[in-house]
Amino acid sequence: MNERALLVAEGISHRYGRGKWIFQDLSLELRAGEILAVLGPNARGKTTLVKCAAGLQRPSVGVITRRAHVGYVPQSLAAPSSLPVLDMVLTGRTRFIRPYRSPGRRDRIAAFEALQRIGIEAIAEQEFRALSGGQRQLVLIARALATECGALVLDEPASALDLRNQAVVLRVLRALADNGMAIAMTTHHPEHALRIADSTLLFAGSRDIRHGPTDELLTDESLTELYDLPVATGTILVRGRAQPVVAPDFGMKYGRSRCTTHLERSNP
Ligand SMILES: Nc1ncnc2c1ncn2[C@@H]1O[C@H](COP(=O)(O)OP(=O)(O)OP(=O)(O)O)[C@@H](O)[C@H]1O
Repeated sequence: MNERALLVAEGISHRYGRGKWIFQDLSLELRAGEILAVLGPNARGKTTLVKCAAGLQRPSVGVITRRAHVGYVPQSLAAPSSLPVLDMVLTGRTRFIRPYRSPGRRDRIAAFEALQRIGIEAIAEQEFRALSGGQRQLVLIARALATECGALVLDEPASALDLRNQAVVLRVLRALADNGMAIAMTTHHPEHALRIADSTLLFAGSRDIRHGPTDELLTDESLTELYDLPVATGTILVRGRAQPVVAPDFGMKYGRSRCTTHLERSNP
């Protein structure tokens, strides 16, 4: 076991009840400073895996060792709370608050700083359940940050976010990892994985789960096979800065002929 490994899965398999195996015999280490992206088609087991990693679900077989407090960001909440946003984020401080005590000044500061980090302190007083889906997603990320976790597990953290907030969240996650946090996130955006993830776990099938450096694993061939759809990857210059692009062929003609941008193939 690597000494920087904060989350270690050894030979884990899972199935619900006596149903089919979702994944089998998976071993993985997530190290301090590393971002792991978990990619795959719908219903392959990504959420199940991150719930196991966060300790919310016990794998049917195998062991997960956590060497740090693990923060968890769900896709959404089934029963959204009527609490104000700041109080919602304060629930992330529970592990620092003694039984029957109220959150203290330090907890309030930590919760407010978590909101600031995500850039949503302006909605601190609003009722959580009255927020939009994207705003709720940002609050759930802030709540996880308020836990002062050493490892963070996020389930599709950018699925409801506009482009600007996707950038905010990706930048925050990369900065947290650069400061030593271990991060795992599921995503349906391969380009998000290419931007920030050091390594990727591809759920091709229950017995075919591939793990490797993101830029080696996410190729035209592997994504085309994974999604059963032609996919091309490349880089594009936006204001002189190279950005990864992942272009699926949706099988429809693109009506307007606007292809004026030079696309540099990253996988020639
Ligand atoms: N509580 C449960 N009981 C029984 N089956 C479940 C349960 N939760 C998930 N499943 C099944 O496990 C499989 C994997 O589900 P999971 O949510 O982990 O997939 P996913 O890859 O995260 O999907 P998506 O990309 O659509 O979010 C699916 O077939 C799902 O129906």
